Amino acid sequence: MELTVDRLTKQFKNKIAVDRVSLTLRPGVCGLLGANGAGKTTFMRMLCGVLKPTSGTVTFQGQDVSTEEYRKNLGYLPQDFGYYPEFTGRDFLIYLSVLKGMDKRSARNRSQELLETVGLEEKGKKKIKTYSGGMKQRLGIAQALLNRPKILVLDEPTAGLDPKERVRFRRLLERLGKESIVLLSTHIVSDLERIADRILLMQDGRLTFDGPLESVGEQLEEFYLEKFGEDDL
Ligand SMILES: Nc1ncnc2c1ncn2[C@@H]1O[C@H](COP(=O)(O)OP(=O)(O)OP(=O)(O)O)[C@@H](O)[C@H]1O
Repeated sequence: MELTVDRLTKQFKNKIAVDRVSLTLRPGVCGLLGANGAGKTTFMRMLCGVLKPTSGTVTFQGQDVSTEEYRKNLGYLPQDFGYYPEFTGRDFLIYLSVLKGMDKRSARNRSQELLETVGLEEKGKKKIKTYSGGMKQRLGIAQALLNRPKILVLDEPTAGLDPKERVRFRRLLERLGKESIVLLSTHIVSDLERIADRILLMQDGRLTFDGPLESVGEQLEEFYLEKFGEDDL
């Protein structure tokens, strides 16, 4: 199972946000690190087919990112995920499941299962407007998992999670990474320690490091500062 990115580039007017990024992703948890504006969100949006690249390709098992087949395999949590405040968490998940083509019964079952997976079973019947930031984030992760995706793209999923939620999140990702390709972005280095098997560093649109967590050494934070230079932060 491989997701192949080949010389992926995005240019906005005179700004090259992503510059000829090539890589192959396999099952496991891959952490994408980069300072603000490094190009992480732009890169992920192209991986999810919501932004058209200027050039380059993204394919999964030979299927182009623009195809329905590709999308069926994809789960995405965007950075600016829109919630419906008046919906309950459960109804929100059911609603999205039906939009994805599930029948009502499967939608209800899957939604309940996912509320349990992300630890929101008790909150499922409460309106989203009563949720904390971390709870909304967990609901966002749940919606990304509705279709049992083989590719899971999470843009800053750890934002707003408290320490207990982080542990739960890490366990969930560990489980998901065994079978799926999981890519998550963050600019918080410590979020990736003990979560990611592989680390990618983006700087000014370019991929400046791609390697296993072990090659970074014990001190991911120091490594990051060394690569980026403290001025970039
Ligand atoms: N729609 C757009 N039009 C013009 N420039 C854009 C657009 N989207 C992003 N950019 C620019 O592309 C660069 C990369 O932005 P991007 O949001 O991908 O970075 P990021 O690494 O996700 O940052 P952050 O950590 O702040 O989310 C930035 O310079 C940004 O200003």
